[in-house]
Amino acid sequence: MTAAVMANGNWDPALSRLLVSLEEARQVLPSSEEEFGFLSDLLQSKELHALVKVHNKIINNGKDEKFHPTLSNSMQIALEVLEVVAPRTCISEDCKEVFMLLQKPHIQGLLCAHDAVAQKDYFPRLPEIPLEVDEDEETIKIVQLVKSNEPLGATIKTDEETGKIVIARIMHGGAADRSGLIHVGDEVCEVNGISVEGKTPNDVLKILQSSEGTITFKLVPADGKSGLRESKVRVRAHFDYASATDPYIPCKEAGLDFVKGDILHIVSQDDAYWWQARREGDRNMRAGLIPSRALQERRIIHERAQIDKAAGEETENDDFDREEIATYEEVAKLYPRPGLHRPVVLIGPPGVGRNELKRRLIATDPEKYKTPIPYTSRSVRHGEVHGKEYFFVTREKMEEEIESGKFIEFGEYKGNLYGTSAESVKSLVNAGYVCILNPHYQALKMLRTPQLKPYVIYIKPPPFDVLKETRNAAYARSTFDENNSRGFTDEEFRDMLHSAERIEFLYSHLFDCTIVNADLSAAFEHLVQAVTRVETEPLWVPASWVQ
Ligand SMILES: Nc1ncnc2c1ncn2[C@@H]1O[C@H](COP(=O)(O)OP(=O)(O)OP(=O)(O)O)[C@@H](O)[C@H]1O
Repeated sequence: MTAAVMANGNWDPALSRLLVSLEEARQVLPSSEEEFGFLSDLLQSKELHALVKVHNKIINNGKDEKFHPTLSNSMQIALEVLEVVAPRTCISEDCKEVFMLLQKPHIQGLLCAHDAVAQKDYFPRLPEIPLEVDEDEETIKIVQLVKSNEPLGATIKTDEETGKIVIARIMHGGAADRSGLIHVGDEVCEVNGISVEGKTPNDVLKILQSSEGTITFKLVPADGKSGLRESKVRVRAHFDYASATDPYIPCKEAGLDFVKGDILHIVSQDDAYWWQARREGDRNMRAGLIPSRALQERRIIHERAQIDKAAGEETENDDFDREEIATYEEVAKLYPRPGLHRPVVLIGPPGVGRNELKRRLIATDPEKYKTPIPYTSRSVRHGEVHGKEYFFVTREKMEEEIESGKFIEFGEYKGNLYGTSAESVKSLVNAGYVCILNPHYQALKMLRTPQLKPYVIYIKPPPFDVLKETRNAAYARSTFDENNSRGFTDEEFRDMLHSAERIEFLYSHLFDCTIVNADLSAAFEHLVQAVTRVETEPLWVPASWVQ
């Protein structure tokens, strides 16, 4: 019988080995024939074999990476692909086929369903099944998670009222979340058989850190389980964040670091102080903790109060802009489309080279790139022509027109007014030109409207030595000199760098791109690339621009 079983190649090898061991042990063990017979029959029973097979399948599949979604935005990617291939359908059969395929409702339905599962976006939410338990008897659940290199994705705290250890947070997409077995508010009774009663969260953390392999939790389930549904909000971060140096984060390991300009997918805003987020495009499914908008605003206000206290009353006249507290800005993708001509705005300190770069760009295609002629109250310089470089008007006239709202941007520099009329920008945009603007930096906030949707490029000066060397080598003309007849002085280079610092301090959160103007041809190449990007790629813009 045993031999027959073993000869059957389908039989589970572990069961076969057990059977052989049983036969070998028959002589030496003091058990009755009846007991041996029972075990032998059991090991050869079809039922046990089927059970072992199912078990092995589950274990193997559980290990399989393919059961964890690597993406949760496949539908969005499909839409992006559609945008890219749409203009190419007439030139390539392959593009046409992809275009037709991705537009089919059943393919889109499949991608949506995939994303809903990956984001755990399940509807309808069914009410909890009522548990028929004895009122006095506490329900306990035992949860086993396998410890790997990946963190568990849950944080714990001491409940203020009961003093018990409870699950404080479940990180979206983390191991605990994917298990679906642990919920916020669950009370932790034991970890690996060790009672946590009277222990601090730190003690429990130590138990967890010293455990290997499977970790077993004994939990009292929370009453109302908070359903985890991902929000779709994307924000651009306007500050750098490093969790390692944040003394207030409830769990450093759970923090998500980012730098200014990163796009973050906010998956949960359930907690007033700590949001959960992923970096856009990051393949890591587990979300991390970041300070909420409210928390970050408080920190900035506190920081500013400290700085102001230290600096006394000394402030610069454009400091009013600091009133705006830049934390996170909600963004969405703006797709390039025919008829959408985003103006390109070059911002930078006076003299850095914005005019030079603008001139060169327009020269590449004067029928495509245009710049509105600005107005100024300053006097005409040698070689300048009214209506070419500027419309020269008197200060009184300009003030009057500013008052009547004629200017989309205006500012004062060294006692002279400069401005661009709203009409001139709008008419260039409406006529289908790519409008190139290099206004004074104070104009930026007025220009950044949903109607104009400008793309803002910051032209940054290189460090002093490089600035001086490149400008002197090119015999650059000082824009601080009325007649443009001499080079820049060291003082003017320093003014430029000081001004750059101020611009960055006040407005860097509004820049879409930064170009360092050291080597002129390299800077120009970057500018051309940036402008091409605006025309061809979907780019993040304030969400309100994409309604
Ligand atoms: N990378 C560079 N290397 C050398 N010279 C440069 C570079 N960039 C600009 N210049 C030169 O510096 C001078 C000033 O540049 P430009 O007139 O473009 O400044 P701007 O930023 O428009 O100044 P303003 O805002 O005061 O009008 C010009 O002579 C220009 O050719």
